[in-house]
Order: sequence, then C-alpha cells, then structure tokens
Amino acid sequence: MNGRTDSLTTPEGGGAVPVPAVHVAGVHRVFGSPRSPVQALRDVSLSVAEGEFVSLIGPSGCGKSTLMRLVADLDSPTTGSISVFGKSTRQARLDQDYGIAFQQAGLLPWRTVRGNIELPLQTHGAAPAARRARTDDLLDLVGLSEFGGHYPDQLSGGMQQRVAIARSLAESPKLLLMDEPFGALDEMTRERMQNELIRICAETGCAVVFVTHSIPEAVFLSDRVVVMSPRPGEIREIVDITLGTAGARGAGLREEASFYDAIRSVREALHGSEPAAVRGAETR
Ligand SMILES: Nc1ncnc2c1ncn2[C@@H]1O[C@H](COP(=O)(O)OP(=O)(O)OP(=O)(O)O)[C@@H](O)[C@H]1O
Repeated sequence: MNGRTDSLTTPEGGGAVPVPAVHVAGVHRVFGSPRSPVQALRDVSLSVAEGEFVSLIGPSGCGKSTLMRLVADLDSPTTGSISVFGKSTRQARLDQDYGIAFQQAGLLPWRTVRGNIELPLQTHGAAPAARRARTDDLLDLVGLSEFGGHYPDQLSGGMQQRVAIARSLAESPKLLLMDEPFGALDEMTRERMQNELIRICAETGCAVVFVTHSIPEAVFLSDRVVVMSPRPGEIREIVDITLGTAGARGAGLREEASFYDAIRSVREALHGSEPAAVRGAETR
C-alpha cells in the first residue's frame, strides 16, 4: 500500500493545500433505465496529484473508459463529484487544461496529419511559424516526419493513433487523459512510445491518467496502478510502484528484478483473492 501523503492533506507546518490534477469523490455512474440499470461505477474516489502518473487497470467492462469520459466531461456522474485542477470538469474542458488520446484516434479526415496535430495550436492562436516548428518536433517524436502531408485514411491504425498522441501533446498540457493509447501499436513501437511518454512526463512534469490492459505497461509508466474490480467497477486496490521517478526510468528497467516484482504485485491485486484494501475507497 501507498505511504504517500494524500494530496488533499494539509502538509505538516501548514501552507497551501496542493490542488490535485484530478479529484474524484464518491462517484457512481448508472446507465440504462430505472427498470434495468447498469451500474458501471460504484463509489469511486481517487486523487491524482500534479505530475503523478496513474494507470487504471481491470477486466473488460469494469468502467475504466467510463471514468475517463467523466473526467473529460464527455459524460456526467449519476452521483458524486469530479474536479480537474480544482475546477469543474466543464470549466477544465473549456479551458483546455488537458490533452486527450483515446482508443479511437478521433482524427479529422479532411485535415492532413500536420493539420490534425496543429489543430489545438491553431485554435489557441499560435503563430504559423511556431505551429510549424512545434508540429515538426511532434512528428519527429512519434516517428511520422515523412507523413505530415498524408490524410488519416492513408495511415494504418497504429499510425493514426500516433497522430492522436502527438496532437494530445501539442500544447504541453499539465494533464494527459489517455485511454489505451498504445493498444493498436505493434510491440516495438509500443515500447518506444512508452519510453517517449515517460521522457515527456519527466520533462514537462505533466500528470497522466492512463487506461491499459497491459500490466507491464502500467508498471513501467506509473507511480500508482489503480486496480478495478469487475462490474460494477470499484477500486479494488491501489498499488504503489516504487521504481524511481520518470526521469530515472529507462528502457533497461524492463530487465530488472524490481520490475518483475512490481508486475507480480499488480497481478496479485488483479487476480488475487478478496482485496486487503477497503472496497470502493482509495487506499493510500
Ligand atoms: N453509454 C452507455 N450506455 C449504457 N451502458 C454503457 C454505456 N457506456 C458504458 N456502458 C456500460 O458500462 C460498463 C463499463 O463500460 P466501460 O467501457 O467503461 O468499460 P471498460 O473497463 O473501459 O472496458 P474495456 O476494457 O473493454 O474497454 C459496461 O458494462 C458497458 O456496457
């Protein structure tokens, strides 16, 4: 279990209370009709600190994407509340406080790769030269420098996904919401993107909420892994990953014994018997 100070706790000696990047309090989400309700999330509470990398992992249908959609203001909780940098989710969306890379790349088919990546910069009035320079960097980052003039339907699914990731990074956001962003990538590209993402996090200090089905991916990237139970999705356990800061994690980490130990801890939390943690509450 995590010994970290809760980001909402007043630090010893007083001072300002840090505002979490994401704060989820007692959230339930019920779909369907009153006669046949589908409870997707039950009493989910979670705080993600500024600069923290938190992954959500759990069986298919446990509500991971539902939770992400709630944070991104694409849906509303049935009960409970969510804030992003202390604001309502609506305000945070309007202020474009975060970048999004979801399962579906969500690219505009009539814009080129470059045009898609530039879009958030254009919306915010960045000068053309600055846009071009930033887009060149991002194309390079995701290995698509030769494809800036292509249209999305001329790319593979994995390449489209990389464009979406580049777009989410365009404005160097303080928070990234990523729902299985690497799911469609081949293993080599996936590891490269993981390496790049952790480097970007170390450089920019952005917080990330990341959905994945891959335990090694969650362990490699995260400060904490939130393990969810089958539907109705509850937080079963939160596993603290103590493999060093993002800046200290390199590709070589995947070979280390501590990496395999952390994988085992998450696997046990996911598949093990009844959780030691209090069900439905963040346990740290
Ligand atoms: N708009 C909706 N209307 C009705 N039911 C929904 C809706 N969205 C999600 N659900 C249901 O809520 C539950 C959680 O779905 P969700 O997509 O959040 O799961 P997930 O953990 O992301 O799954 P996966 O890992 O397969 O992507 C599922 O039972 C799903 O059928």
